[in-house]
Amino acid sequence: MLVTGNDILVPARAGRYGVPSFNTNNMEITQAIIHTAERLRSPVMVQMSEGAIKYGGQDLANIVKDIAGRATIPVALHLDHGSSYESALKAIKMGFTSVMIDASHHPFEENVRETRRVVEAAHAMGISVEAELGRLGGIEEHIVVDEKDAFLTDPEEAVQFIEQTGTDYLAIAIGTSHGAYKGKGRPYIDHARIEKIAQLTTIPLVAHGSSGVPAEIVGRFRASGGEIGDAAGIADEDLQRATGHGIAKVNVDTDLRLASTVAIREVLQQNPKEFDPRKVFGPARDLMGQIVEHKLRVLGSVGKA
Ligand SMILES: O=C(COP(=O)(O)O)N(O)CCCCOP(=O)(O)O
Ligand code: NA
Ligand SMILES: [Zn+2]
Repeated sequence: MLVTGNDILVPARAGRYGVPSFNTNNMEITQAIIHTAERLRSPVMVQMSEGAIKYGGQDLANIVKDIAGRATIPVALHLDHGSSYESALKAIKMGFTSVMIDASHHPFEENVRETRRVVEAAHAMGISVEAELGRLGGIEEHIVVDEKDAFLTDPEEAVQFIEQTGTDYLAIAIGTSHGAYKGKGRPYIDHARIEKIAQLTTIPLVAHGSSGVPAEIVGRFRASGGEIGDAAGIADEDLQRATGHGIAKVNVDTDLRLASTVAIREVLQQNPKEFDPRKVFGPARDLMGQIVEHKLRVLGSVGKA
């Protein structure tokens, strides 16, 4: 059933497990997400960025809402990185049940103003809101403290921000970053910072940039003709520790992008005569389903629906 983000994330924070929020851009990605979560009796969030809305529009939103509506597990349709009040309201009009207003690149006061406007409008329509405080960015351990602090979320500021905006959940900057290159070796996660923020707050916290970029998938990507550099993602153990301390929503896009591309490259490389799209997109759906299953198990949401 289609529910709001709060319906999924408030129990997750209370239950100290994480729920993945996967980006979708087509039918097969959406099926891999929702069918796998249903099979494992797990709540799940499906999110569309503004780029995905540009690419698939109401057609894609309707596919998500229809599959979610018929599923026997709770599913939210979430706007990822909404860049303005207008964008958030347009998504709500399209039937989204959760919206992010990402004004984290603005100074604190402006972020508060922008966020509060969206919160008031969304709450009037029963929709829950994600906001962001702090700057996502690959933080290497060697960065001197003050520079690190300039990026990462300040726990005291987080308390103020939540009080002044009324946001339902908060994306915090804890060392993660978008994409396949999150740092050398095992990317840095500031667990002490997460635990401090979790102690001071009660709302669900959100980790962006949480793809694991599994070495096996990266190897297959190269072997099937893909070109990728020194890719690394967030370790499963780091996600498990984070979900024990307030992280309830865990954003994953890159892992599904890599998996779908690996499957497509492998089919085309191994079957040069193939041109049935179902023989190309079907294996992509299957491999993405394996990635979804792994994440649900790592985050502990299996059986929670
Ligand atoms: O936090 C994440 C994903 O993190 P990840 O890269 O670790 O998977 N996200 O918020 C997903 C960002 C997706 C951006 O999509 P467009 O190209 O359509 O703008
Ligand atoms: Na941001
Ligand atoms: Zn993000």
